[in-house]
Amino acid sequence: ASRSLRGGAPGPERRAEGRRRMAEARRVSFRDGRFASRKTEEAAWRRHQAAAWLESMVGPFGLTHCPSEQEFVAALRNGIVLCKAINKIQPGVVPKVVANAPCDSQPSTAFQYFENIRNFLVAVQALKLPSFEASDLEKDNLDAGSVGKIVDCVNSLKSYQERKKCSGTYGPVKYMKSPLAPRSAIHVQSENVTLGSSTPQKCLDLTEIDAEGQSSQNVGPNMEEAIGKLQRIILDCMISCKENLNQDVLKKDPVTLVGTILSNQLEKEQFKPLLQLISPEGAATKNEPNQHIECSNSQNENRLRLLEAQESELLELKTMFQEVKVDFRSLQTQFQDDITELGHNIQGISKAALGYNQAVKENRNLYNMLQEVRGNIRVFCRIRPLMNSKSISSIEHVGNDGSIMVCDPYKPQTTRKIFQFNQIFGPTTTQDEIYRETQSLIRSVMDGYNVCILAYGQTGSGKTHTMCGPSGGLSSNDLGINYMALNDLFTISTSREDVKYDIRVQMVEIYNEQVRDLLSEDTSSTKLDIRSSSNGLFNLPDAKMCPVQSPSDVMTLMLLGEKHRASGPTAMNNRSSRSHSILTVHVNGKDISGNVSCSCLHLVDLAGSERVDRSEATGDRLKEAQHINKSLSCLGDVITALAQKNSHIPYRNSKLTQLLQSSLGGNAKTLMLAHISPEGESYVETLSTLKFAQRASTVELGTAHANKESNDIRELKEQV
Ligand SMILES: Nc1ncnc2c1ncn2[C@@H]1O[C@H](COP(=O)(O)OP(=O)(O)OP(=O)(O)O)[C@@H](O)[C@H]1O
Repeated sequence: ASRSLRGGAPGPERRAEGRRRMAEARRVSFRDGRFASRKTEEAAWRRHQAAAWLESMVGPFGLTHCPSEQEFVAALRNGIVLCKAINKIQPGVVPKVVANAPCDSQPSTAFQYFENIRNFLVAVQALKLPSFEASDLEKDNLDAGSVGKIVDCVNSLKSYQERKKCSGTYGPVKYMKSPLAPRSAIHVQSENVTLGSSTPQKCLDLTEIDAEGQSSQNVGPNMEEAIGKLQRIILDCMISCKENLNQDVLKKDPVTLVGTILSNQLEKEQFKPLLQLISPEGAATKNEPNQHIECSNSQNENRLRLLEAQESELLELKTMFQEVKVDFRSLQTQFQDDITELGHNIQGISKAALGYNQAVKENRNLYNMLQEVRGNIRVFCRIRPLMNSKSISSIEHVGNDGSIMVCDPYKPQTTRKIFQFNQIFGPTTTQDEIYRETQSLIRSVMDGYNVCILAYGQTGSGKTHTMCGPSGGLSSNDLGINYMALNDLFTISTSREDVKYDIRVQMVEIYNEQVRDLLSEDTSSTKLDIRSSSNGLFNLPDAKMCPVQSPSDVMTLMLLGEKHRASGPTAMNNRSSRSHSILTVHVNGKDISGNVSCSCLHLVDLAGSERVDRSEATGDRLKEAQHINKSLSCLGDVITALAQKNSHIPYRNSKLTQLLQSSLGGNAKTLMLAHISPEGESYVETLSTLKFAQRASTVELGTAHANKESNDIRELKEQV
């Protein structure tokens, strides 16, 4: 079958198909024909209505009951009927009407007729009614739908007049309810062209609705827009529905006709939102009470359902709220319990911490006592503040038990080193705090003990700062241990009235392995010899011994000594001490019983060890550095030998160790103040200082003895 359909001889299927197509074509042509004839009928009906109305207004003017388009136009072409009709509605709107002239008699009359038409059109436009063009009345334009426009104009005049009858006033045509309304004064001309020519049937006059409807004066712009939309939709619907209107309907009164169309169309879904907008209170549906009631019933049901749903949700929320409340209460209780427990724990910890601190303190005291009994060299360590803010500190931790942990910040992978000393002073420790810790030791000089305080450390680590003060002893502000010690000794001597003290001061330096007297006026010529005394110790008999009576005497001498001391700038320290300085305070006491005590206090500010590559020392500075390093190395040897309790202690290897022999190996109380620079760049030197100090702390000097002799023993000794 498909083959025969494609190319073979016409078969029965093909014939049936052809029949179907023909039937369809007939149906379409019938439908189109019906539609066209209905349009014609409707136009005729409207024309006849316009003619009848004109006749009722101006009286018979030679038209039949059902005039054709040509007849209708011919009767109106001179404009007399139109002008008379409009003058009836609005007297005097066309002031001068050229009348009683035979149709198309002369060209001049034709011109006057044209004046009639023109005046009529002006009047129509003034009333804001649909208009037409003067040329629409010409014979040649009859086929272009121009008759429809003339008919529309006449019918709108008719509606206008009827409205006037109803309301008693002639207002402008209400835009709101008329499909003609968009033809406002401004747009009337152009819309006549577009709407009137192409779709003349759209000019159905619905102004009746306006007469019945409420005033739209108060309607807002949104409402107006909505109504305009509604009108256009209704108009479209009406046009599409025309084909369903039978002849009987067409004969109905236009108001009834529009009412019928509207009531059919208003039921459609597409109007509902617009109707609601126009009449939110349901005015649009007031003619349909049942529907309204149904609608409000269903609305009520919906509301009820919503209310129920909300109620149940509310209940759920209430339950949830109660649950949360309970949870919250239990959490609160738990939280309070936790807090109480935490409080107990903190109390326990703080007690433990307090106990620990006390234990540490006791431990340190015991350790110090043990050191004293053993006669160990006590070691304090002082950390200078960071001088270069860009540097990283090598000090990792400082414990309050005298421990210190250091690490090379530039090689963090290397193991941390921990050292333990009698006391550690951080960078913020003041001179006073340092002195307070050394005070008891220094005071023991007044009881006949030999005391030695050694400031040790690399160059620039703060030895002179501690011993002489920030200005190196040249100013009376922020003084160092030297001055504070002597000041203290004077205080004690004046407070002990039963003992008479004689205090004398020596101040020497060891510069390039030569001992020089710092209190002599001519230091260059005073190279001192170290002599061994009868008790095997060394002393400096030729060094100037200056008696001091008051702290100001001491101050004067110290300033003199510091002035004479060798110092010079290096890359590590602007005012580097290039010598070891030894301030010796000799204290001789004699009480009223004749008992004597004889002791000395050595306050030693060692020159700093330095790496010449870092101190960039050359020439004299280099020679000084070599001597400094050599003597410090000798000191290290002595300390090591003492720590190892060797039978031979190499005191004689340097002037420094010779002079310090009684303090390092005798019965003196010795304190080493190890100074360190915290900069990471000085880590090697810091480590070396700490190791040296650690070794020194293991040196046992034996129990210190006071150098006191009773009067009897002294007399016996003198007799011997
Ligand atoms: N605790 C400190 N607080 C503030 N500044 C300090 C402190 N210790 C040292 N300084 C400063 O560091 C610099 C070097 O100090 P100082 O001259 O005392 O070092 P030093 O160990 O005596 O050096 P050198 O062995 O070369 O003589 C000085 O400018 C000094 O004022």
